[in-house]
Amino acid sequence: MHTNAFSGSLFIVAAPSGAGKSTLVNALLAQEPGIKLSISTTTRPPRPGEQDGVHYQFTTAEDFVARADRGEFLEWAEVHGNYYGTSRLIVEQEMKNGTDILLEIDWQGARQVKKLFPDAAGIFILPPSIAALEERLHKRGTDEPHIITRRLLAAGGEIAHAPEFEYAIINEEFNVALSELQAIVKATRARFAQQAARNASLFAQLGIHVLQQP
Ligand SMILES: Nc1nc2c(ncn2[C@@H]2O[C@H](COP(=O)(O)OP(=O)(O)O)[C@@H](O)[C@H]2O)c(=O)[nH]1
Ligand SMILES: Nc1ncnc2c1ncn2[C@@H]1O[C@H](COP(=O)(O)OP(=O)(O)O)[C@@H](O)[C@H]1O
Repeated sequence: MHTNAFSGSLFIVAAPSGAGKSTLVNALLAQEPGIKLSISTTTRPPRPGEQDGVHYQFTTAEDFVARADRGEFLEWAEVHGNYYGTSRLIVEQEMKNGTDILLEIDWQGARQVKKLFPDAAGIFILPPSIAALEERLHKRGTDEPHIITRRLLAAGGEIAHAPEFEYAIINEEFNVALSELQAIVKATRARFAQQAARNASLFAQLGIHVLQQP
């Protein structure tokens, strides 16, 4: 599927709340201009400083459900009591244009995407401990205590899905975790370049004769 209808690579980054996925992804994107972050739609209320259309497309539950019913989401899930979904149109268009796309989504969404795009590279970010997660959520200071508690209670169940992903990164030292993420991106691109090279049409473009199997 990857080399036929779609030519961009797809990266999925998942993690329990507070593991550092947004910080890692933002640092990655600052250095890798060839990757676009898919902006999800959510019914979660904006945090202070979050902008509509930048961090998320914020909407109501009624609108979200109507859009889900119309098939507008590539995947969607309920996470921590809110709906989150990925725009089908934007992801498919960007990938057809050859752009690499990164989805910051939960394990439920990752499962749905892997069914559609088995070649997608799934990366799970782990905190060094639950205590570190708790400390990071408090230090981030974006959520009320009861919201933090809910997210911490969900963390164990989310981490249990880490083995479903191709890669796991323990985000203890930020710069170490970032270089691991960059290495995964490079390796995935090289893997897809190899798949493209196996595609006879590319050989034809290069003027190289490929022996066809009888
Ligand atoms: N399935 C799915 N999950 C999403 C999507 N967007 C965000 N999420 C996940 O929803 C969870 C909560 O995200 P958020 O409210 O921003 O909190 P944060 O993880 O603490 O930054 C995280 O696991 C996100 O990865 C989406 O489009 N689809
Ligand atoms: N390696 C790290 N060590 C210490 N703090 C970190 C590390 N990585 C991220 N953080 C901090 O932890 C908090 C949660 O990170 P964030 O990226 O918002 O997590 P997520 O998107 O997974 O919910 C932020 O305040 C961030 O600056």
